[in-house]
Amino acid sequence: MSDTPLLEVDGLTRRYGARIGCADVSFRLWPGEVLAVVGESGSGKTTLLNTVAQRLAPSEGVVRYLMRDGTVRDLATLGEAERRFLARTDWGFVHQHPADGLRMNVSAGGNVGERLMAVGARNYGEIRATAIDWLGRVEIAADRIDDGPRTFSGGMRQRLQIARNLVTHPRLVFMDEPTGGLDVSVQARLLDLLRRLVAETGLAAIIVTHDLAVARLLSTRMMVMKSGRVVEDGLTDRVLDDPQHAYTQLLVSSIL
Ligand SMILES: Nc1ncnc2c1ncn2[C@@H]1O[C@H](COP(=O)(O)OP(=O)(O)OP(=O)(O)O)[C@@H](O)[C@H]1O
Repeated sequence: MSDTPLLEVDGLTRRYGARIGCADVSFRLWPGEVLAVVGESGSGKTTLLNTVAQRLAPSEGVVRYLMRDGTVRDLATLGEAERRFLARTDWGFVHQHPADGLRMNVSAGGNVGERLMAVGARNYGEIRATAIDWLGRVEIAADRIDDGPRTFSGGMRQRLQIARNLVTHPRLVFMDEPTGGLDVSVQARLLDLLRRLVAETGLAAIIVTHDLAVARLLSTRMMVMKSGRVVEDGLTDRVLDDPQHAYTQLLVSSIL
């Protein structure tokens, strides 16, 4: 294991006017680690995710990232082009609603191939072959490659969004309620798939979820948020089996 964290977050705060989105959040994420961020609606999970992922500007605090070249950069110092390049090559972002992360008027193969082209792939045959391979990995039949996401079910769209994000082998993927809004049986299959892909690719991930079962299944470590603040963090099994904070105890007991 590397002795440098992939991501270092210190004192991260995001306000919306006078309202707190998230406040004074600090954590380390190591290469290959999956961190779940849990908490009830409005606790600041999405705000934290978007602020770490540079989709929202922080009000205070620092996010440092271990770049592929081995340097550690304060992300606030990246230029816009550098930030976009990082988000396209080294990061993925899986939205709760696939329509927010897919190009709905482009074929399934195009959705995956476009990402490869963004990182420099030019050979049409190779791009198509890689797209077919990734569609297979997310259990979408090769004969759907020319169909658009509009003709897909919700679960298929989400799997396509995952393929689009993972095809370029990012080192870090942000996921906002990746199984939210899906039927329970579809959720279970998607969770299984995500768990397998995370294990196979060794990527690090931050997963926002209000569902403790999702955290249990996918994450090694978790942070519990309440009113924008982290009230407890630790290894997922420890937090869920032996919650220390009264709020975590309430969350855990409410699902038993
Ligand atoms: N664009 C915004 N403008 C103003 N306030 C916002 C905005 N987005 C979020 N907030 C506020 O920030 C706080 C945290 O919201 P956030 O969406 O991050 O929570 P969450 O835990 O992700 O909730 P949910 O699970 O419902 O998505 C809430 O008080 C919310 O009202």
